Amino acid sequence: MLRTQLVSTRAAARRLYSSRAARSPAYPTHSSLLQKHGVSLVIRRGYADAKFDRSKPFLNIGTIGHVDHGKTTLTAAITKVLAESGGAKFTDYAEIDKAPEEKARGITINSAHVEYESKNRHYGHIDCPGHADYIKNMITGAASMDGAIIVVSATDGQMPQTREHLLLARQVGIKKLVVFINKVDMIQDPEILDLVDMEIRDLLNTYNFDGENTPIIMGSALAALEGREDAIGKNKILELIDACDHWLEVPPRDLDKPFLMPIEETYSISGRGTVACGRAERGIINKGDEVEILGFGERIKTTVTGIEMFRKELDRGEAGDNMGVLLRGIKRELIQRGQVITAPGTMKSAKKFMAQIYILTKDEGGRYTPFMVNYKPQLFLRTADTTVGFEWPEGTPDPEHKMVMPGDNIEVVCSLYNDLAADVGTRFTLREGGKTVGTGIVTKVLEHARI
Ligand SMILES: Nc1nc2c(ncn2[C@@H]2O[C@H](COP(=O)(O)OP(=O)(O)OP(=O)(O)O)[C@@H](O)[C@H]2O)c(=O)[nH]1
Ligand SMILES: [Mg+2]
Repeated sequence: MLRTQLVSTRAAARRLYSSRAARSPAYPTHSSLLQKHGVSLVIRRGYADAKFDRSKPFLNIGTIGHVDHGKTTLTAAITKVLAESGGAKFTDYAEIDKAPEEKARGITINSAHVEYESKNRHYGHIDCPGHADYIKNMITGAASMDGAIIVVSATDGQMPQTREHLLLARQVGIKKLVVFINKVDMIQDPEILDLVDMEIRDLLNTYNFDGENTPIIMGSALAALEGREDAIGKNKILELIDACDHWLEVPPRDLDKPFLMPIEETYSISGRGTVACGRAERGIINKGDEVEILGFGERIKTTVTGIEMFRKELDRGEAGDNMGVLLRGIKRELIQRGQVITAPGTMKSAKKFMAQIYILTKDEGGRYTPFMVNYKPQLFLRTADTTVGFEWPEGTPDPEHKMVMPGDNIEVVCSLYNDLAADVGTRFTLREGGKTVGTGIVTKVLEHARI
């Protein structure tokens, strides 16, 4: 009896859901939201007229670190030094630092991208003019970095934003860093440099990076930019790039990852069965492959009996393809938008996770007022959305009265009303009353759905 009731409520909820999705075909997905809010509008500058060798592995990196430690100077210095060997177009400090702010409503990312090549690699490099922009970039993934150069001024040593950026780098899945200890032209006493070295290795360990083996290069970005004192200038930049080449790893490409396709729509084709449509996010799928459908309380195993794209039958689909997948023995009522189709055993559906979130300011189209622990916005993740409740992490002082202000970057425990396939690194947005109020990234899954 109870079971029938459950099933019928579920079916009713599903009908409601699909009719809502049907009414608004442009129901926003996470990526379309980000695009709409200007995140994809990040400007690209520098090196546009040079020829790339596309055969070199490509890596996204960037400079992170405390305010004024020399991130922008270093970025300019790298392009200058590599321009001499034809691997970059020199982009001067002013050009990098006054990247125009994207004025579109939504998350405004003010950042500059430059590109350069070493002997073995092709790098995309991001530098932001302000601390808040680094935080936003890292959380929204507007600049997904595969690795980063953390800049630490020898005159100050590690500072609060050094630590904050290290923590965020860890949270967003950056596995390896290279350290540039900058401004050594201002240091007379070599013992100070030893101290900074020790201190930063300790700090790297604290944030679960490899403190022992991480390359630390000591030099002066300004000397390199001004073309003086090659021993601490130009030569150190070359050493830095060499360290990036050898220490930072090129991540597996999307095609090498396990298959995942968020379901956008479902159809039933008489005589053939149910088709799930969507855009494959990663991996490859072949006709005949076993798959799992996950989310909204379900974990269904089935087999792909057909793949269709642009009304043509295919044997294989891959990351980036918009396709329809014919599923063996699945009734249409059983699956819905928001679930994902994955390679079996490669994902789980999460009920509760820890996340780092950024709350948009009112100028970015977000809330005007702070919120407290009882706030329940709608969480959008891939094609799914569900209500979410927040708790503050253990040890938060006076949790009942804690207020989160627009513009804040905080760590929260998210409890989902419906379970969704999510992993560390999965990004989402928070919406309320038809507008985006925040953006976040999963940093730890705390509870999986029992299915
Ligand atoms: N003496 C010395 N000064 C440097 C060096 N590198 C950078 N500076 C100076 O330090 C100041 C800050 O440099 P930036 O490159 O703007 O620092 P940043 O980290 O990009 O700063 P924000 O973007 O504001 O966080 C500038 O005045 C630079 O000229 C260096 O190697 N030696
Ligand atoms: Mg800067």
